[in-house]
Amino acid sequence: MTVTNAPTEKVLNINNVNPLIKNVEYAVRGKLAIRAEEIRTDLETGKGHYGFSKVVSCNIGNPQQLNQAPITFFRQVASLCDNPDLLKKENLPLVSQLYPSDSIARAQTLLHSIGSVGAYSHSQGVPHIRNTVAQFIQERDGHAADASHIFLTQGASSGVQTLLSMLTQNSKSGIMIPIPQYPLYSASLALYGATPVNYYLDEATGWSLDINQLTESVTSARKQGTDVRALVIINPGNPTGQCLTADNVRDIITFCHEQRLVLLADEVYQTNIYEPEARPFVSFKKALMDHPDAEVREGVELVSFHSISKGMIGECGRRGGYFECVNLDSLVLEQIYKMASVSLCPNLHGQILVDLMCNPPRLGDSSYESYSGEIKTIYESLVRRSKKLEGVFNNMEGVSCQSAQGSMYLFPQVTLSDKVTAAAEKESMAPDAFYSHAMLEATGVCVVPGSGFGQKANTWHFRSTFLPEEHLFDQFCSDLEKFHSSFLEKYRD
Ligand SMILES: Cc1ncc(COP(=O)(O)O)c(CN[C@@H]2CONC2=O)c1O
Repeated sequence: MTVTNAPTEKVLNINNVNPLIKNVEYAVRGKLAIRAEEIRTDLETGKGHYGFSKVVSCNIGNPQQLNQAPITFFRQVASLCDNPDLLKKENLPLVSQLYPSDSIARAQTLLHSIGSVGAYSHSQGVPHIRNTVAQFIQERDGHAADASHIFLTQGASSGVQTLLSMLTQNSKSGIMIPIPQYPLYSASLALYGATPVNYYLDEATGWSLDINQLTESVTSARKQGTDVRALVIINPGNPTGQCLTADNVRDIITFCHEQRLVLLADEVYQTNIYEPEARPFVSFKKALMDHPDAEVREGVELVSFHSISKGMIGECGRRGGYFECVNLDSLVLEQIYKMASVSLCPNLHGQILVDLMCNPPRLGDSSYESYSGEIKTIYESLVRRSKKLEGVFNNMEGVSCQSAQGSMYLFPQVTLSDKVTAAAEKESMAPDAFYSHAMLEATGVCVVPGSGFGQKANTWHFRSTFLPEEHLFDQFCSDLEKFHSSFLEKYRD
């Protein structure tokens, strides 16, 4: 006998889709971003009437969407790898007029190890590129890295999700995440059915992380029967931009040893460091290897994540990244490899960019001058824009904004009136979502409400990147100031 649903009902419908998926929320591309895309389409097709001519996507750290130029050397190598005919002997005289010698040499080296970018690679990533990453880590930290414990990934996202799923034995499995946090973590924990164990960053002290807060959080969760197994640290922070001190990093490692927690160190913004003297980036790998206690050095299980999407590179669309495992059980590493093999391999374009990120032109290479000049130009502009937007936010009535020590975002706190709260309730929105929607409709600027990252009760925030192009930045800031003033007037108690 064949069973059929009533003709009107779909076999797969919202009532029988995986309930864990329905619990997932990812505000960075949530309702506001969807509305922003609708407006963008309207503007492109001449529909609707808006007081602005374009949408400015400040909801996502996507530099090249806002016309940040790709790094020339990286694209030269990538394009040669994609079209190996250009490297044939008979073509080199012509190609050498367009491509610097070091880009040709790098493409030849990469293709020698890859074969074709159209072929599946090793599931952990091309061994040659993993050796490049190991060398990069060694040079950065002064401690060896084992290439067989490095996995190249489809952006850091897929690596993070691999580890979070590994750590989820059942719904009692608890993973400590910062509040505010980048919602890849809360979304993935919801998807796997794990328990998020929140620890709060302190806004008043520049979003600092207090070990006592970590202790309170893990103790309370364990008392409630949660099997807390790991601690997520995002350093530099997203959305908060804080960069941890060396002492803080060391103390966190000690904490993980004492509390028997796997340490997941999300370090994708490790080169987005805007106060390098006061707050230099210290990797958790370096701090672990430098830890004074051998038991800690050899015991704490650390996984560190990196990505080609951030820094001065911003090659988000190529989906490249890696994670390095330290002190993980060999049988667990086999399970991680098995899961990597299910997806066959990370894409080769992303892998090539990981190689270039970790081994860029060096002093003496023909592209070193141009490469370092491009990096410097982008870096200095990011610093200027972060400071300018921070100043604009802090000059707004009822807004306070911590500086961005790192990353690509500012996360100002905004005081909203009772009228706003009432109006937001009518729209079934959080007050900061209501404010952010009004900003989008008035200016075309799309940000992410603080409620999408988590925040202390009765505080409201929004997150904006400081990525709009510098020659448009004054207008961008002026639009925000005008919107904010008129919004406050409209909803003044
Ligand atoms: C802290 C953090 N970890 C991991 C990722 C994932 O990066 P990839 O998968 O691209 O390597 C992001 C992306 N940042 C998101 C995307 O843009 N804005 C954000 O908040 C991130 O901010």
